[in-house]
Amino acid sequence: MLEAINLDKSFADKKVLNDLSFVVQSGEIMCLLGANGAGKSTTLNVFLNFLQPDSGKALIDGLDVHRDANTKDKLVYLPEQVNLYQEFNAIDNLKYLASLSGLSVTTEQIHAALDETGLEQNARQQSLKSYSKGMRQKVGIAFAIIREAKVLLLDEPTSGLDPSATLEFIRIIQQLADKGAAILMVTHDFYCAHTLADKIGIMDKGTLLTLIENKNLPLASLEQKYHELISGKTPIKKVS
Ligand SMILES: Nc1ncnc2c1ncn2[C@@H]1O[C@H](COP(=O)(O)OP(=O)(O)OP(=O)(O)O)[C@@H](O)[C@H]1O
Repeated sequence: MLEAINLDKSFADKKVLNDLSFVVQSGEIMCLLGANGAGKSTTLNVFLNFLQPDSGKALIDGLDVHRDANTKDKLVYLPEQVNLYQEFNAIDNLKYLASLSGLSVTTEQIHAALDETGLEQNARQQSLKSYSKGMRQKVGIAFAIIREAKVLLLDEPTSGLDPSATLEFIRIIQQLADKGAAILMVTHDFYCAHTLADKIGIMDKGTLLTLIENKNLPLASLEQKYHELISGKTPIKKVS
């Protein structure tokens, strides 16, 4: 479980998080939408303990990420570009990442995790230099599976993915949530947010303007609500 409680953060005199509160339960997926500069990545950075909030708390399973080092063992973060070690293949990358986390994993366990992500067998021995964004992401997600991450933080995971890769990504992330992970995803991708999220937060200038329970909400209504909230304008309708 992931919880933001009244988070405030300013850089110089610019407020970038303003009394931000939300909860992502185990098994739940929350997406954060918002314009560039709204404070979405800053929110992730606070949970990653890269940034200290000025006030408020960021909790993982009830523990304050800025006070309890154990919280970092519970989460896996996938940045927009999952780079890892370019010269290593997928298996060696995962062995190395696991060893850095103090985990001992067998090659069979690594293959089992990669099977869940759908990374093709014949790619697994190739160095990551030859991988597409979607393939790198699968290696990152396999690490989350190996680590049995309770919390997954994702920053714009579908930017640059083709539609089939996006669908496959959605399938894998849904599986991780079904197994009990709490997932917080920053995205500009309405389709992905609409398809995956249990709830969608729309942020602007550090404030969570609304939190939408994404049950039976048509995609067009989500887009319309976003544009109304962010720009005060309704999207242009197609002329048929
Ligand atoms: N380390 C920093 N020092 C100063 N200002 C920062 C720092 N990090 C972020 N900011 C500012 O905080 C604001 C929020 O940035 P943030 O990256 O969280 O936005 P975002 O919603 O993730 O945007 P995008 O969609 O473009 O990724 C921006 O105005 C940004 O310039």
